[in-house]
Amino acid sequence: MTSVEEAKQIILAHKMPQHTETVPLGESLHKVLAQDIFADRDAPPFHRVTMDGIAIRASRLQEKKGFPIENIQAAGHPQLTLKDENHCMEVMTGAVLPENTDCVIPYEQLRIENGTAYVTDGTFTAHQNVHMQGTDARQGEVLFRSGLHINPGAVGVMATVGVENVSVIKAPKIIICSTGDELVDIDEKPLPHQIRKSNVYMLQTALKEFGIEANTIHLADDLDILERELKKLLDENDILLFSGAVSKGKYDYLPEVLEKLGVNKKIHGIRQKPGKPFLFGQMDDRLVFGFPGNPASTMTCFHLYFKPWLMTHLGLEGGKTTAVLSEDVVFQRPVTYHLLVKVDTAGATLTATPVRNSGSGDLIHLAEADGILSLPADQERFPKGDKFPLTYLTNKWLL
Ligand SMILES: Nc1nc2c(c(=O)[nH]1)N[C@H]1C(S)=C(S)[C@@H](COP(=O)(O)OP(=O)(O)OC[C@H]3O[C@@H](n4cnc5c(N)ncnc54)[C@H](O)[C@@H]3O)O[C@H]1N2
Ligand code: MOO
Ligand SMILES: [Mg+2]
Repeated sequence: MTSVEEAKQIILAHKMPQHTETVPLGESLHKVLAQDIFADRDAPPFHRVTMDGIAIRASRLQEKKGFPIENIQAAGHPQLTLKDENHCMEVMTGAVLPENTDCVIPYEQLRIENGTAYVTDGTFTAHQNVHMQGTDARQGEVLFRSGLHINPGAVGVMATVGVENVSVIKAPKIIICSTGDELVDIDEKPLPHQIRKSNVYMLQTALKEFGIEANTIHLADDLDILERELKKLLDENDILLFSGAVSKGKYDYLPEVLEKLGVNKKIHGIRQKPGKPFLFGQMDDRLVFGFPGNPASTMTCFHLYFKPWLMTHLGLEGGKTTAVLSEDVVFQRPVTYHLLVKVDTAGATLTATPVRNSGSGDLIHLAEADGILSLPADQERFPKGDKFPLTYLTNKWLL
């Protein structure tokens, strides 16, 4: 059996060709940028008024407090010019600062009488309440480099510089396969001996955090059907993610069928709990991840083995992190123990509290966990206060 560290290395060594694609900006969230983004104009593109009030020449305030109102400069209108510097112009937030003015006084610090604005309190200097042109970026400046993980803020920036379509790293084509005759879909009413499938939905949504839409398929516990379907799936996809059918059961046909179809089994069995029967195989540029069917095993193996592979493939930085145990843990088997934990981020170091559960088949309590703390195989006692590697169950590490 393979150790956790060996397994990670074997999987990461399997590189796949990386391609790019162009998508509409609105569909780029969570994808990885494959082009540099430049400022098409200064940001802001003009001296922008930041408060509703009047614009004046600040130096005039030393001599006078009353300024006759010449005109109104509204947002979305071409720049006006203040004809007399002893006057003022009413201005609205978002408007271009009028020519011959350099400062804005908010209405709250003014009294307006008979068309003249009087400054009632405060001192004002040039550029006050003005977002000066080019403060945030200069035309032609690189705003983002290729490789950025696109978040909503980045989408906003690209919109402001007119990027309608954006080049991103093309995600591999992934199919998620559930197996097992005991499984029915979520819209069905299970018979007493059946359960609804949940793993495929967990995997599908976990992939959405990377902007990846994966299809799902259900395969019956039947050798011929499995062989026929798998052949097609291997032809049509880059990555096959399986949940179930990799252990020792009479109907756990997956390892046998994969072998028959020419998939090279690189890993089958890892010295860990949960997820012992995990399988990893390769055929040309296609990879197969066989996650053991128990829900905690599927999730653990996805986050520990598939996610780092995907992030490396996409060129994303993985945030390796650690957390301190909040209580003593004992685990007396010579395998890595992946403990489901709730992570407390309040202190200077992250703290991990074990989530009580009844084992790797316990889906209900799995939902309470937000991380996996990996306790090493060569230890049996894990004292409170000791630090261990933490894997997040969300994409928090990217934030
Ligand atoms: N004799 C042995 N038996 C088992 C061993 C072993 O080493 N020797 N390993 C155990 C471990 S550890 C695990 S984990 C499971 C893994 O089993 P499989 O990967 O073969 O998965 P299945 O047999 O198909 O199902 C196991 C369990 O998971 C449920 N399941 C499967 N798919 C889904 C899904 N999409 N949604 C929800 N639940 C799912 C399934 O109903 C079973 O209860 O094997 C142990 N046995
Ligand atoms: O290791 Mo299994 O994955 O215990 O449930
Ligand atoms: Mg089984």
